[in-house]
Amino acid sequence: MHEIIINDTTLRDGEQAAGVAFNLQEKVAIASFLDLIGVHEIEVGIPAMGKEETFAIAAISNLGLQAKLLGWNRAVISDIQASMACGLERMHISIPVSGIQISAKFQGQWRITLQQLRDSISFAVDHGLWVAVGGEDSSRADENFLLDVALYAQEWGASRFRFCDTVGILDPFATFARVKRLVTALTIPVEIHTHNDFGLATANALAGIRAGATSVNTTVNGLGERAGNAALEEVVMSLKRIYGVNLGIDTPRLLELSRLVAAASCSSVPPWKAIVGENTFAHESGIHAHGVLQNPFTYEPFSPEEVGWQRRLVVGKHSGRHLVSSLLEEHGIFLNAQETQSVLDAVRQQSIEKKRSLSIEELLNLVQEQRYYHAIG
Ligand SMILES: CC(=O)SCCNC(=O)CCNC(=O)[C@H](O)C(C)(C)COP(=O)(O)OP(=O)(O)OC[C@H]1O[C@@H](n2cnc3c(N)ncnc32)[C@H](O)[C@@H]1OP(=O)(O)O
Ligand SMILES: O=C(O)CCC(=O)C(=O)O
Repeated sequence: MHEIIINDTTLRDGEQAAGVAFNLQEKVAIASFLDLIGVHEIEVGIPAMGKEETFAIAAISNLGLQAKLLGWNRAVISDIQASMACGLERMHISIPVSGIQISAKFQGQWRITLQQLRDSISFAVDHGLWVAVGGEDSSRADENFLLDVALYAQEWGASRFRFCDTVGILDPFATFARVKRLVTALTIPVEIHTHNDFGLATANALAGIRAGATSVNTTVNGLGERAGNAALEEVVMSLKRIYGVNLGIDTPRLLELSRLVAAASCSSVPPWKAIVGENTFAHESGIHAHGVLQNPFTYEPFSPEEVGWQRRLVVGKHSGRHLVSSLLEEHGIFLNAQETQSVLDAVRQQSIEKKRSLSIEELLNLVQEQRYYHAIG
């Protein structure tokens, strides 16, 4: 597959998630960590927001990171000036391209929309800046109009065009077709930006890449507007493990990064969240645990260490004798089949009462209780 650039937007679209507000230290820490693990580009925020944001973006810009930094701007010259004042040299300029957006924001005056885009690209290019253009709501735009906007952006000096599934309404097949059309018609690279309103953000991001997009927007933990964006950890690991594309990202540190962003966004990651959820390498069910005890790849797509986890085998309502015996044997306890079954019965009962799996201490206590019960029984 072709080379792929990860352009992470945790600090822009991620932070747009309702209720999320990073402070200066958090923005700097997240940018530094993204850079440390090898993320290629970072969309650092929206300088037009004013003082606090520009202060944080300028601080990131002064860190001298390896990652390329982009400021997000409307097609408004004062937005671009604000980005320049932060020391940014790469501008992302966004313009609505669907009828519904142009009606709401530009009273349907698409010529004025295009004029504003042209003026802002020219302004940035004339100031020696690298420019990318984002077609906001590309997925609901008239396809011919979208193509025209992208071609104009290219002609006016943009170096990349972003296809945005702003409200997450495409499936991977439609994403592939739409992105392919742009990739075929443009000489500049295409970037894919997806949302998770139907739970398809990562699948659609991969479909865009399969169609030829060479750059992809991600956010850590899939943080972002409404149901969020394509998750960095999911896109990186899918590319690595499904497509064999190694992006040079230090994947064993993805978990640390996830925890950093979860803390800064005051939002917990669901246990079943792909790659970074705490259950991703936990096995409780009897048949699974039995398989994993023989060979972990029976029920794991790759090793937990590859993304910073360690495998966990836990007993609970769905466990079987093999797991119970194995855990007890690690603690020097060897039971016969009948004793193991009675411990397992007690595990099931206690797990239902506690509505969770049991800790190893709780399992050992159950063995003690069972032995006592048998002794007096
Ligand atoms: C799909 C996306 O995620 S787009 C990014 C969305 N992110 C954000 O909105 C977060 C940061 N935003 C902000 O801090 C503020 O909205 C600001 C600073 C950008 C603008 O603030 P305000 O001047 O108070 O305007 P407000 O947010 O109420 O309205 C947006 C204005 O931008 C205009 N606008 C929206 N998109 C664009 C665009 N791509 N290009 C040019 N103008 C645009 C709207 O038409 C409206 O213009 P008006 O003030 O002339 O009516
Ligand atoms: O960059 C753009 O044009 C808009 C990006 C975005 O956040 C979106 O469309 O959801």
